[in-house]
Amino acid sequence: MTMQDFRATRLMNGSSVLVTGGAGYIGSHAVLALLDAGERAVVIDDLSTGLQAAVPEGVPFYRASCGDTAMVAKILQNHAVDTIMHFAGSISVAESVRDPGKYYLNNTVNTHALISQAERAGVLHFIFSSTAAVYGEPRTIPIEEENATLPINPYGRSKLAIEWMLRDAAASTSLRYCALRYFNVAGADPAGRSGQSTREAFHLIHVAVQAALGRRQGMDVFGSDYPTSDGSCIRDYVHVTDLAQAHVDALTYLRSGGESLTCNVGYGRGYSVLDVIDVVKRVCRVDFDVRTRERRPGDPAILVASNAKAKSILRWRSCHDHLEQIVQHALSWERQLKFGVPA
Ligand SMILES: NC(=O)c1ccc[n+]([C@@H]2O[C@H](COP(=O)([O-])OP(=O)(O)OC[C@H]3O[C@@H](n4cnc5c(N)ncnc54)[C@H](O)[C@@H]3O)[C@@H](O)[C@H]2O)c1
Ligand SMILES: O=c1ccn([C@@H]2O[C@H](COP(=O)(O)OP(=O)(O)O[C@H]3O[C@H](CO)[C@@H](O)[C@H](O)[C@H]3O)[C@@H](O)[C@H]2O)c(=O)[nH]1
Repeated sequence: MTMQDFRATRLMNGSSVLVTGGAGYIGSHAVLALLDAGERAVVIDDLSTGLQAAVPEGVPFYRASCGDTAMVAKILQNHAVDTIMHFAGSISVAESVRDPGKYYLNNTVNTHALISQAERAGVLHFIFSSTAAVYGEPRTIPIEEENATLPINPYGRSKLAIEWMLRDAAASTSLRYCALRYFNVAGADPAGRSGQSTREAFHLIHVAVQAALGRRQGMDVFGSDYPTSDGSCIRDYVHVTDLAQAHVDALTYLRSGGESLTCNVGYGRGYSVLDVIDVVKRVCRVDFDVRTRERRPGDPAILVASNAKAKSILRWRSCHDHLEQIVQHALSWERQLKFGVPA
């Protein structure tokens, strides 16, 4: 059978989407979005930060690294995978400054292994979790995809290297990809099926909601001297369910023959750290201590997306573009966690 016949058979017989990191925060929401859209999903996750309980019942799950070539080859073959959605990776800007080698190994090197297996197996599409961190300190806001990519931390560099690998792989094979550059992801599934469950999660909205629930003694604000109206950093917070939908949209786009694409996913509106804390206090109806600290190494001052490309090319439509709603969903999820895991 030629590679072309093999691909045609795969599409006819009903193909699966391999979700790496599908036991993690965003990956688990993407699995739900795929199932809601009638797709078949299969998950590989090493559970370094994810939880197996986050993978819906009935979805095949493999506990392994996405850099485990033998395991990946077996999954691609056995599940007739036509598309890989690649979420697995290490995600903390601050940790990447302290331990850059971890980021180049777990993000760049392991993804190299994954792309190689995808090419060998004739996988058609690759949808990659890239990041606003590839832009570094942007010169213009909102950030368009054509802005310079000059990351200021190892995390951003480890992800930009993957974008380059994908671009070169697509130029030399028939693999087509979408690199989705997410801005700051927050919130939880509105139906309460998933949410942020990683014990050590450090993201602003998650931390503020925990402070509101008394699960931590107040919280720190990193930096008060940024060139912003109140001195704290500005970010574009996107609801995890809208982000998951962007992956389904990217899948539809690639399956209908769309060209490889690099695209921001954010709402195009920025909130400062202090704005976010105010909203959390208001939604949770509680006050808590907020301490001003030094800047956190590796943090750019302002990251706000232009989302024109996602809207026009992927036909992405947001349904949860309200900071209050994002916080409310994060709060509902956090409330029902027992000892940091879903009850
Ligand atoms: N959370 C954000 O705001 C944000 C923003 C931009 C980009 N991203 C990217 O989105 C992706 C998902 O992030 P998240 O917030 O869901 O983080 P997460 O830590 O909740 O999820 C990552 C998942 O990948 C798994 N994993 C890590 N290394 C692995 C490996 N080598 N092999 C197999 N599984 C592995 C973890 O166990 C976890 O389940 C990451 O690639 C991250 O860089 C996240
Ligand atoms: O307890 C906290 C936590 C965060 N912050 C600040 O809040 C902002 C947002 O921080 P955080 O929620 O940690 O996200 P980022 O560092 O912006 O990074 C997230 O968003 C990036 C895209 O913008 C992704 O690439 C990363 O994976 C993801 O962790 C930053 O200014 C932080 O300094 C605080 O002041 N106190």
